[in-house]
Amino acid sequence: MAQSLHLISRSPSPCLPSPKPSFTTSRKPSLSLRPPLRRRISAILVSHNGKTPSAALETAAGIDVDAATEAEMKENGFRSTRRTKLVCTIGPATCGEEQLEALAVGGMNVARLNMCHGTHEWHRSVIRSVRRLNEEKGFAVAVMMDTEGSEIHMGDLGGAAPSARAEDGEVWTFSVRAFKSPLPERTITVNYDGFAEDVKVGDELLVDGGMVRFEVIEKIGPDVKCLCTDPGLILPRANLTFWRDGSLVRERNAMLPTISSKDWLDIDFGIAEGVEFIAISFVKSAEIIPSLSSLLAALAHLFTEVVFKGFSDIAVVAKIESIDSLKNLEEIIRASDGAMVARGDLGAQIPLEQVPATQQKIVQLCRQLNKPVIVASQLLESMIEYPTPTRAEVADVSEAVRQRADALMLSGESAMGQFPDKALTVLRSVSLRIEKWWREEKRHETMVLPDIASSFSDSISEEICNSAAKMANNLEVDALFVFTKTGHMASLLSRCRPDCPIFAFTNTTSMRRRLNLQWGLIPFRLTFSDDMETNLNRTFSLLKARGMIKSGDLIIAVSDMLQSIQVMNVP
Ligand SMILES: Nc1ncnc2c1ncn2[C@@H]1O[C@H](COP(=O)(O)OP(=O)(O)OP(=O)(O)O)[C@@H](O)[C@H]1O
Ligand SMILES: CC(=O)C(=O)O
Ligand SMILES: [K+]
Ligand SMILES: [Mg+2]
Repeated sequence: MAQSLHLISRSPSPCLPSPKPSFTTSRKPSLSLRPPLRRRISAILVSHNGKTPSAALETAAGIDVDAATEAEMKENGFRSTRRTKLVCTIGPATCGEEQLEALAVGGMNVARLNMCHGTHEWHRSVIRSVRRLNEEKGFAVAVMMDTEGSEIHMGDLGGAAPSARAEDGEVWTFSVRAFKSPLPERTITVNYDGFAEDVKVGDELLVDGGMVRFEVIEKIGPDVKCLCTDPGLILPRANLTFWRDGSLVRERNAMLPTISSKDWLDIDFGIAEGVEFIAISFVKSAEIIPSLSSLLAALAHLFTEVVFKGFSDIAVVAKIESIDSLKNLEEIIRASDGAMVARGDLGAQIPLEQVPATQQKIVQLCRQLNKPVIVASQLLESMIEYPTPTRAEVADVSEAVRQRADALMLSGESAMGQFPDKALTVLRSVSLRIEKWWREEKRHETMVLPDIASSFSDSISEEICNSAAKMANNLEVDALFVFTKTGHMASLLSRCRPDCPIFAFTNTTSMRRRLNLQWGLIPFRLTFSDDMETNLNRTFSLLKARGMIKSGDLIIAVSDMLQSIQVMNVP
């Protein structure tokens, strides 16, 4: 019944850069078709809950599948599982354990914490609640920490007021002075000392990319008097940009460090709390990323030695939101583990009409370079206040899904909106609908995926995944199975955006959660046996017992360990 194709690699050429953490052994190239063995030795599917392997083994009696995914699979049918991943920003509206659980049940794959807001204690309590829910309720929600960055922004508004309203014609003072709370009336503090020197009378000052607009009318020492020209709501710590003669003034921003001293403290905190992703705000160029990544890798190594086995590196996500990043886009994406189209600030730094094309370009480039990409900000902005989205918002969400971004993100909608669960439901149902429509109508664009491998072994993996995805579409298989230690082959399959879902079995807790950001991947944790047949059979019986697959389903299995492709019916 089963057919397998094994591509056995030779050792990588010494002059090529060493591959990513690799599974290659030195063997002669050969191509063989062999019938499957049906032995059953125990491969153990274990929980993703972050326990040590020995603790995890105790919970290995069954298969720990993400409870929310399992429910979605049963509700929508196997082939219709949602492919687009969902990220929710956690804030006052969703920081309680009950609210977090509701989001996890509703399909949140990644919880984002914005370090612009809240204290470490607050963030720690959210992270621990997410971990506890994962452990107790069987979710696999990853945590993403998002740095503040050092672009110019306002301080807190002081006092109890969560926001303030600026009216047309009012004069407000923007100041770098430190005030005692509450602030004097119509006063806003600014986070960088050179502010009063840098602005000129006549400059236009935009709060949050234009939600409120001022004109600079007078400078008095550290205070800058501004006339409100476009009234609106001012939220604490909102970003500020200033424009002169129609251009963004950026001299000072270019000198600000991408990772400020506060960000480093936050990153230390994120590492200590074991977050899966660190998103770096206002990345300008690629240089900063490798130094951060190597620090994270070194720390991961240390953790592996002293804390527990199976801790993998923290992934670095570059937020594309600064005008400078667009000049260095490809290098930045290459250097990172993923990217975010942070349309909020991006739209304050480039003309708004350029944002859609820029989004499309970033999404495409990320897919070509095999990096997960998140489309973020204002997807359902009106749902902060209303229980239903505007039609235009639904169209925007649809477009991001159609572009086949890996993930969509909620910001204020989930952090401080009135309808976080409803907003998540909209993302989920629109994603499902568009994905289905596109599959049924076979509307997928054929994107040319360039070779990205940097070693012979990686080339083999890439060829295997490209072929497996193509075979899966042509044979209309029910699922792709990938057994992957580094996650690399899972991401290569995801990159092909095949028609069927991808079951990704990996052997560490953190890698499993990390895979949860990638399009179409349904990650499981499995303690691998060296024997593929064992892994397959064990997986089949456990998934069958959970009703997630059934006898006769056609699957294609690939593996990093054997570099093989097998086509088979579930026995
Ligand atoms: N941890 C938090 N505590 C309090 N309010 C929060 C928190 N996280 C988010 N918010 C609220 O939700 C709004 C939207 O969140 P979002 O993460 O998009 O932040 P932002 O401040 O707009 O900036 P950016 O996303 O560019 O860092 C914020 O402006 C803030 O009012
Ligand atoms: C998400 C974010 O940082 C932005 O849109 O600006
Ligand atoms: K941020
Ligand atoms: Mg931003």
